[in-house]
Amino acid sequence: MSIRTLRIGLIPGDGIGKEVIPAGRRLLEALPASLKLKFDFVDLKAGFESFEQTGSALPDATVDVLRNECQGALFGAVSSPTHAVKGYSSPIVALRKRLDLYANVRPVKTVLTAAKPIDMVIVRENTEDLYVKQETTRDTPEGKVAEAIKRISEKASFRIAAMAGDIALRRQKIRESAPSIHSRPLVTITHKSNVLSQTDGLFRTASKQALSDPKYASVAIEEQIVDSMVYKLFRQPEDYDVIVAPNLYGDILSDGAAALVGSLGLVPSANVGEGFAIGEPCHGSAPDIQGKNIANPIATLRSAALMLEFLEEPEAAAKIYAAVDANLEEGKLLSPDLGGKATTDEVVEDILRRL
Ligand SMILES: NC(=O)C1=CN([C@@H]2O[C@H](COP(=O)(O)OP(=O)(O)OC[C@H]3O[C@@H](n4cnc5c(N)ncnc54)[C@H](O)[C@@H]3O)[C@@H](O)[C@H]2O)C=CC1
Ligand SMILES: O=C(O)CCCC(=O)C(=O)O
Repeated sequence: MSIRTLRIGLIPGDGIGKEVIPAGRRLLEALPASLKLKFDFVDLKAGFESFEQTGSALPDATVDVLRNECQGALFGAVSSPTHAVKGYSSPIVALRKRLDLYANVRPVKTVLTAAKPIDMVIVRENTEDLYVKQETTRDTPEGKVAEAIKRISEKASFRIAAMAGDIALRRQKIRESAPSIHSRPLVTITHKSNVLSQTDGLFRTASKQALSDPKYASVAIEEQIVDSMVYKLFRQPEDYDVIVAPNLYGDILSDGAAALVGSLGLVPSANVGEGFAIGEPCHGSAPDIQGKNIANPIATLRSAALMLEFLEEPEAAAKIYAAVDANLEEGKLLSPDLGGKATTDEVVEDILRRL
């Protein structure tokens, strides 16, 4: 078998992104030669520091290199300000749209890190909803009024639900040869169409239509209104297998689910389009812990594995998941968010040893 070389963009961004992305690079470089996989890395800029230095939070060069040269990328996190800054707009939100990375896949799983076993995947639509960021503010006799467009299209809703169905089938196949807490594949469609009957209503009907395809006949389909979804998710997280949600609800649900498994520092994601995937930890730039070498690198390491899964390298991905799980199961070298004392570097080294 010949060696496959993957060109991977590395975009640390800001804050702890600069600490966890080098860990992701080290991990990929340490994969065993028997996998016949090589990596060619290219360093790329994005984020608030890039904005301050170059005037652009997402330089065109970053998008061009990703689009024209790379098969995948690892993205750390960016420090987007919570107040409006003229000329600044979230680069990760823009990147997802510019590369049409229409799915944000977020597996949330316990390995002895929570009271209840949890094994779910949140499949979040990644290009529209309120994230189209078409906001306006106008003056009225009663004062300022701000409005934002929530765009939901049939096409994007249909394809994200189909992705959720495909993931449910893939997980079912994996379960045939491994123990699981789930007895059958299940997709839960999340929305608020009791109030937003047009936008979330369209998400609901398009999702149901996509999942009515006979190829998903073995998958149970249910729906859940997003507020009670949070309630049930927190009370019975073990019931959920695959959750499909519009962009904003998916973002919020996945941070909540991260709390259930013990830390945001554990939860990975992949931004997935046709033949391209960006691995990205679910967490942000964590300014409260940046520069201390205590950020949990596991979300990023798992994101690298998830990227490899979507680049058709399941064997390499499985090796990474197993090494991470072994680190968590032993529980000796854990970062402070999991109650341990290990530094980022110590956790990374322990996981590399186990590869
Ligand atoms: N994809 C991205 O680039 C994202 C960027 N952000 C940005 O991050 C900045 C900070 O946002 P926050 O709301 O504070 O969310 P955050 O996710 O950065 O941090 C929330 C809490 O989780 C902790 N945490 C996060 N990642 C961790 C890790 N790997 N190990 C240990 N602890 C970890 C932090 O210390 C903090 O207490 C903001 O500027 C926001 O815009 C937020 C979410 C996603
Ligand atoms: O801070 C930013 O620039 C983006 C944060 C958005 C976010 O949490 C997500 O979409 O995953």
